[in-house]
Amino acid sequence: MTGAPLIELEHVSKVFGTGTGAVTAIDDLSLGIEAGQIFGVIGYSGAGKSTLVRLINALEPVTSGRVLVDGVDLSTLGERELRTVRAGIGMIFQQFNLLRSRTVFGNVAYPLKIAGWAKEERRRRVAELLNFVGIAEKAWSYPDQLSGGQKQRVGIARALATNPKILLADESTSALDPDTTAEVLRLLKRVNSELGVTIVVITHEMDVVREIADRVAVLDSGRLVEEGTVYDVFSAPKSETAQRFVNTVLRETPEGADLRRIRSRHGGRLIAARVHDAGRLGAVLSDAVGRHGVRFEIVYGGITTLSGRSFGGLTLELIGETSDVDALVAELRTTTEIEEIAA
Ligand SMILES: Nc1ncnc2c1ncn2[C@@H]1O[C@H](COP(=O)(O)OP(=O)(O)OP(=O)(O)O)[C@@H](O)[C@H]1O
Repeated sequence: MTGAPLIELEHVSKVFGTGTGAVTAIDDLSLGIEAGQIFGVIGYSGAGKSTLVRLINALEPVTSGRVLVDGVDLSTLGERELRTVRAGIGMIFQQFNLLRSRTVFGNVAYPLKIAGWAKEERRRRVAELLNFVGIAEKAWSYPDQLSGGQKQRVGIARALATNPKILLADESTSALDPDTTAEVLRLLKRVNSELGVTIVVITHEMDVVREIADRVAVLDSGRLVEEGTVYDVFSAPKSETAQRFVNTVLRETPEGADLRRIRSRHGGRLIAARVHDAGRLGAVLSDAVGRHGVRFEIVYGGITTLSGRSFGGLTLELIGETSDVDALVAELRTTTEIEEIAA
């Protein structure tokens, strides 16, 4: 166990407005983010993600509770000290927020200028950053001449300019196409592994969390509904919200029209098997099927990977003598989570 988390929220609430117009954006939320992690925060629109970001980088005060960054309670700090905390936290945004009137070089140099770096040091640092994010050849281009992915690379270089320990990425790939998203996520992984920056990734996309995060917190109406390793949360989601996110990448068991369509074509016994290790389920199935003389057909579902491990669900039609099918299901149950799909 490492020491205290780098970012810690203790029973944090944030209420905007008063009386009947009051909105609770964050509701009694406690969370710890360890140094060196890539931590995902996922939630639907209005869940409180952006508010959480603004509390962590001290742009908004909490209504109650405490936010600690590197062990320091932000509410105890004056404006001058808060500026120092903010300087240690880089931010990247969905709309990149680049200065259109400045070149790529000028955008990345900007925070260094504000921080009082000398001209020659600035030049050297910007060159180093542009090399790191792979956009050195665009140093003298203007933002409008860049693609979305290139703009976000500039945003990342700018956010890292003053060597922050923490990078907050607020929907940083939501404006990008899937290929460009993958590129930017790869870059963020390098920022984490090569520079040791702790990254908080705020998103409404399960794919982003799945691709990059070590741990994930699921927010719903300002409350933390689930938190854990990405594999644990998404391979066995407990909350309805987490389950809905899983369903965006994978449908495990058929419902509604899908179920009716399957039923109309498959008269045999239907079971859904939860997959945690595809290789093993395959081996168990083929072995058991051979011994019990039961045929099977995969009629629904899918398997994907999370943190390098497989997970998902398959709906199988089992065809054979009732007693043989019963014996096969009983045997499968000893190693696999099985759900009967009602006729
Ligand atoms: N400055 C504000 N004044 C009043 N209400 C606010 C303010 N900021 C946020 N809220 C409200 O707090 C709730 C959470 O908003 P927030 O923007 O944090 O959610 P979000 O998860 O980031 O959503 P989105 O992805 O749509 O930005 C919403 O109901 C929002 O209307």
